[in-house]
Order: sequence, then C-alpha cells, then structure tokens
Amino acid sequence: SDSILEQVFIKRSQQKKKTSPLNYKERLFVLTAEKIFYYDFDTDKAKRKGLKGSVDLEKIKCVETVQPEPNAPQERMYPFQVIYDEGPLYIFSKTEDIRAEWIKKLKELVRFNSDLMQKYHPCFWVDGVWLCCHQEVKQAMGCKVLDR
Ligand SMILES: O=C1Cc2cc(OC(F)(F)F)ccc2N1
Repeated sequence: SDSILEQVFIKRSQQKKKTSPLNYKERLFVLTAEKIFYYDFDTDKAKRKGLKGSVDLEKIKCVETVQPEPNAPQERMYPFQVIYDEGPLYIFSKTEDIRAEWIKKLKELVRFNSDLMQKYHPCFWVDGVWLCCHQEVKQAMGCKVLDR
C-alpha cells in the first residue's frame, strides 16, 4: 500500500528497566493509511536497512508534541510522542515543520480510533518519573487535558 509520508527520525529506546541507559537511533519511518513501518537506517551511508517492525494505526491512542529535554542537542529539538498499546514512543524531528506535518497527518488518520486518550503527559518519562507531574508510575493518568 502507498506511503503517505516518509522521514528519517531519531527515536528513543523503549527501555524496559529504569536503570538501563537510554539510547537514540535513527529509523526510517514510513506512514501508510493502515500502519507505520519503521526500518533500521545506516546514518553514515544514509541508507535504509532492514524492516524492524510496524504498528497498526488503530492501536494508536495519542499523538502529541513533547516538551524538549533540558539542554536538548540540536538533533533532538522537536520531539513528539506516539502512544500505542505498548506505551509512548518518543520521536525526534529535525524541524518544527516536519513535526507539525506528521502530527497533523497522524491525528487525521487516527481520529476515529476507539479509546483515544483525553489526557496525556506533555513531558518525557525519564529515569522512572514523569517530568511534568513527577508521578513515578509509568501508567499514571496523563496530567494535561487534551482540547476537544
Ligand atoms: O524503533 C522503533 C520505531 C518505532 C515506531 C513505532 O510506531 C509508532 F511510531 F509508535 F507508531 C513503534 C515502535 C518503534 N520502534
């Protein structure tokens, strides 16, 4: 099926343990009407490598911007989050315009999903705490209400 948007983004690892270090990897994201596919990407050769996986758009519960980390490096200035059944995925865009384009298109594609979130966390989950509300439970209800 045809791709709607394609972009190389940095994504943050979905670390399983609070103690394990965070890492950031480049992936090629391919958005279609039903799924997001993501591929490993060789930064040095600027070449797409193997398919790593995909997520059905119907599994997505929230797409929103995130407050950048304090002292974010240039390449991580425009983060956004895609929350799906497995939790938040943090994605970093190089520009505000590319971030806005992806959020707009994703919101359009998921607007009829069942159980879309009404509240979300506007900051990162990092080292076992939400930086926005300081709750220490990853599943804690979002602390910011989404405009209807
Ligand atoms: O490395 C990656 C890239 C990626 C995309 C994704 O789909 C999304 F964006 F959450 F919809 C879910 C998980 C992962 N892991």
